[in-house]
Amino acid sequence: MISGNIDGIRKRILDELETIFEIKTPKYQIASQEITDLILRLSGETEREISVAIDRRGKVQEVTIGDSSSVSLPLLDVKERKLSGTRIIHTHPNGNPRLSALDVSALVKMKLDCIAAIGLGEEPTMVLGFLTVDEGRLAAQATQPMDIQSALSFDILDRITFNETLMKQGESISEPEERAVLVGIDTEDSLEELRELAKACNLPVADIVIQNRERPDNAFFVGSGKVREIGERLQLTRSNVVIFDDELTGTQIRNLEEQLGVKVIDRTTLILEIFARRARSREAKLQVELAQLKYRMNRLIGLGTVMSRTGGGIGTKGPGETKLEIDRRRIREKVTDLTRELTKITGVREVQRENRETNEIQKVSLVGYTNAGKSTLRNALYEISSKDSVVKEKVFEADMLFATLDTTTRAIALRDKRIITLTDTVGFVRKLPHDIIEAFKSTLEEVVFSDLLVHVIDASSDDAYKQAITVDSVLEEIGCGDKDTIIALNKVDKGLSFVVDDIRELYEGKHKIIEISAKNGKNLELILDMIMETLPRTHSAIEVLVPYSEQKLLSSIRARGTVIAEEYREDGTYVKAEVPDRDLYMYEKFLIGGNE
Ligand SMILES: Nc1nc2c(ncn2[C@@H]2O[C@H](COP(=O)(O)OP(=O)(O)OP(=O)(O)O)[C@@H](O)[C@H]2O)c(=O)[nH]1
Ligand SMILES: [Mg+2]
Repeated sequence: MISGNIDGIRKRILDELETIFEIKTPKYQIASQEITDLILRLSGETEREISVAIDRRGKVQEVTIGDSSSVSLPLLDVKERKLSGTRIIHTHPNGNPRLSALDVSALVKMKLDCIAAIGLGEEPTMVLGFLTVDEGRLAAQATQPMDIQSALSFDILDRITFNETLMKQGESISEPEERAVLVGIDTEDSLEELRELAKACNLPVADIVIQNRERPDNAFFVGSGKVREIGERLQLTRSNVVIFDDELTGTQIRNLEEQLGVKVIDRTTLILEIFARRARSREAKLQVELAQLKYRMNRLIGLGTVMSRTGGGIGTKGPGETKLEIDRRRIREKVTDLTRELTKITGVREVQRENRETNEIQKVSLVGYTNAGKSTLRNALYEISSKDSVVKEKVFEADMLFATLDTTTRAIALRDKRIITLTDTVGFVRKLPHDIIEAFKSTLEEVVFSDLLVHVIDASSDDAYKQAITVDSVLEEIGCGDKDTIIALNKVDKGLSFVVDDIRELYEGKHKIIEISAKNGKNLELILDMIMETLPRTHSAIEVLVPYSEQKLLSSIRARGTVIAEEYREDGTYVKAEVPDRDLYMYEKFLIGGNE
């Protein structure tokens, strides 16, 4: 049985392919001369990739025919610390014998004994790839292109036995980790940031390649000399991912993957991956997944090929999904489903927001560059404010309003007993693509509806000034440029950078500025007070004596305000509380002492 895409293949060719099952291969040879000649000829005639799987005794297990971009590989039983006992020889109708990213990942994922690729052409050449162990990790190893005769006389059994011994000795053998080479035509600054982004994805960066070029190359984004240089760096550093600083087209990704033989991703894919890992609320997760799908759909030709054989790794996983079937129709269905679910969730959020609004809970959002310390600050402020057990319950109650959907928002109490919400946002980065801003409307929406922003700046970083400007321009873009803002110069425990003076100058007279350390607690009480003073006052403290005949009023105080003290007296209930200003008229009759 011939597997794969046999549509439109003539019967004569299928019959010839069928004869391959009868041909024995010597154990030491990648494939017998006869099999090699046959697939070379038939692959040339059909212009399709042909792949033959052979077991260790030299018996053919499977013959597969595909298009140039897809050949399904046999399902193999992969055992730990052992190779699978299967070798695969296949053709590359495009003439390039080098192992593609697909080939390498097939080799690793299926623990193949050997994978051989033959580049078709007048003088066909072959590359052999083996799985070996390097510094305790599985690693792929490929030969230089050889002519067919040299390749067929290569004693692969010797190599396989050797590699398998290494594997058995190996202390801890794991899948090879991803390691990246970064490429950009922009400034080193931008690449430094890309390195940070990669780090946020637990992707170590082994090397950086910079190219000064005005206009990106259509086919490869960078010039052909650079492609070679990237290839060399990959080999030298044994890296297996290339990350481009700018957006690539599907064609560029495909071309680069073909040439370099490793996975190629771009900045946007990386940012989306980080967002996917960071998204906390159900809505944000869906938004990111949607953005990932859409971004991928437009670049299917490129990423699709890699993903058809492998799963896992950056750029191939949506949040909560291990394997995505890449097929335009499927994606489109998924996009529709997600959109529907999102609409539902947005509805629920609306209700929750209304709830909060009628309760007049004021909203504060923490914004700032990635790594500025927003999340640390939010947690620290939450800790401080929930120390007071009187307000703790109220905070908890308010928290429950949205905790189920969105863990980025917490309720906290100010010193004047006002309950407010504090929302953490995803860190901003440079070159945030526009469709991502769209995808992040769910997080940024909170910013738009906020009464006050706290712009957190890593004041110990020499990049702080540039980062602050980037954040400002994104805020401007979402129409929040004029919002009340407190500038929090964070990480002062690490010492201030020389750029802090410039930052002060930038905001002087415009915003309040405060130095804090979210980590060691410096000035945190102070920033809470600053928040308290800056937030427009909408509540007043009252003292009332509510007659027992008017107990209805008590429930309204409890529901819409914050009770500070309560006492049952002879002539009614004495209550000290914070209530929304617009409710004041209801309590006028019962005021005692007078309100502040
Ligand atoms: N020394 C020092 N480190 C801090 C301080 N605040 C935060 N950090 C550290 O800075 C790093 C980033 O902090 P996060 O709170 O995750 O930063 P973030 O702004 O939420 O980052 P994103 O979520 O990526 O946008 C962490 O390693 C924190 O421990 C501080 O006041 N002093
Ligand atoms: Mg954070």
